Amino acid sequence: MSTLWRLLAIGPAAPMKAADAALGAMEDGPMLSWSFFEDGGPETWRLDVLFPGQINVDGFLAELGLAPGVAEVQFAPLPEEDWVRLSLEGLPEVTAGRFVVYGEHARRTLEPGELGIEIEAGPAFGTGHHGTTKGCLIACDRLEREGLKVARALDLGCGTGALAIAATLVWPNADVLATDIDPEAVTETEINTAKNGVADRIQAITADGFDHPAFDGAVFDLIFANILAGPLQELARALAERLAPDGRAVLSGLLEEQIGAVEAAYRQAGLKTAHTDIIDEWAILTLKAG
Ligand SMILES: C[S@@+](CC[C@H](N)C(=O)[O-])C[C@H]1O[C@@H](n2cnc3c(N)ncnc32)[C@H](O)[C@@H]1O
Repeated sequence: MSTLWRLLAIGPAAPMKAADAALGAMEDGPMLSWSFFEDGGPETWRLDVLFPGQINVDGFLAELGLAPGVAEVQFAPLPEEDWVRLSLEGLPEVTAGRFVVYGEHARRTLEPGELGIEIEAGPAFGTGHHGTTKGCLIACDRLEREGLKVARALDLGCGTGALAIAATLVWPNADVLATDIDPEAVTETEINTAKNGVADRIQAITADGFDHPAFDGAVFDLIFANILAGPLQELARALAERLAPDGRAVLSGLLEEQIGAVEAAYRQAGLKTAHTDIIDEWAILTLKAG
């Protein structure tokens, strides 16, 4: 059972670095998802994280490069219903390339050329509002326009399933495998694929990285992996082995300053960067063989 925790930090830490710092300071289990809220200015922010263990607050500060006492940090369990309700309140639609991502409250008639993805904000990450999801959707749109052919796609760390759904919309013959380490995210993906009428095209499974029989002998023309920089580096070789020779991998969850380390891991695994997008300090790398 996962618990939602809230880190409230006041001090000279860059909020965007905090997800990675929290990951490093976790004592048990992986972080499953996170979201930021600025509370009264860039130096006061909340990080709501979903994970099954405890966090070491001094370790968190050290990961951020701050001495204990420099920043005020509170760490408390967060009532799940509050977080979900806050997330649901008045989220506007998001446009990313041809994709428009919206909740039921913002449903509207789509313009010609727009592709709608209906996602309700909830316990899983991926409403399109975060720069990483948005950037992956933009990359997906661009890859189809560039002529990439996709028969089989993978959305590793699918969260809400937004990227898996997007792939089925631009490649009408593609089948998609959507995986997440968090069973709750897999359930959310199943709900969203059904709501968007593509459940028969997307298989959603719980898996940690590539550790699942569904990957035996599997090769994908397109792989999305919007997870954090550390896990991306750890998965480099396994991911490269499952990418078709003319395929593309779209990686995100890394900050601009982490591009070098992630690219180095993937270069060693035989992939090079074909395109880099930066959205809100987050990097989105499109990789190909070479
Ligand atoms: C940033 S969210 C991305 C969600 C969605 N794909 C998007 O782009 O909005 C990262 C997701 O990866 C999952 N995740 C983290 N580590 C993972 C791993 N080792 N294997 C599979 N999923 C993982 C998390 O549970 C979370 O749902």
